[in-house]
Amino acid sequence: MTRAILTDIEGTTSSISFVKDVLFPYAREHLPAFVAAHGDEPETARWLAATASEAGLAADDRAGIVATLQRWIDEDRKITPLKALQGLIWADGYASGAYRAHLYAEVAARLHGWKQQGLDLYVYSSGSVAAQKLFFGFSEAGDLTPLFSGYFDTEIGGKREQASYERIAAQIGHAPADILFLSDIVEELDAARAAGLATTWLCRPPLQCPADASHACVADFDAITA
Ligand SMILES: CSCCC(=O)C(=O)COP(=O)(O)O
Ligand SMILES: [Mg+2]
Repeated sequence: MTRAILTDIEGTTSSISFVKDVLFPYAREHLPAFVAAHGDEPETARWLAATASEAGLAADDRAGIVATLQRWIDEDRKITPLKALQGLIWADGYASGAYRAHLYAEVAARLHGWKQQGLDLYVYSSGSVAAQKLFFGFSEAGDLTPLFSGYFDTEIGGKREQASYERIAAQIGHAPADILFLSDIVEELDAARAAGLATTWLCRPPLQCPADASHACVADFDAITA
């Protein structure tokens, strides 16, 4: 029996295009000025140091760190320090009204419905927890953060690793089989299933569910039975 839903964001609740064509370019463009303005503040400095360490750069090589982060954005790398810094930069864009987070048309109503049914709702995304809270706080459907009981990012582990889902299930406190994980990425669904979670694959149009889909497969949240 489903007691909790754990959802991915990009390609699942929201379009890949919003993340890649709006959020990523905003972070790329504003990164140099953000680092110049905030680089010595403790949280930003921590993530810049982590970037330098990961890239084998000197901790004070700010130009090299910025260039590395911009390259990682171009490569869509899911690296924790990049994701943390993106979240800090996106806050300004949401606050200024430069954008609101895209949601597929049925998503907000289904989230409300599941919550009213008594299901606990959680997010697991490569975007940082701070970025996830901004995303659902400034969505096209308004502030949806009251619906969610918790958020997980890559600090708990990679999304293609079974152990990440085992840790998430332990933190949520329901049996893994009672947690339904929603994602557009088969490797993530495989890892969740290996940890014992129920899975549903989102194949958003124009994609189509393959006839031999290895997970329950739907085109939108209205087709999910929870
Ligand atoms: C939290 S909003 C931005 C999402 C993001 O940065 C990203 O890389 C998308 O990853 P997901 O795990 O949601 O597919
Ligand atoms: Mg995704």
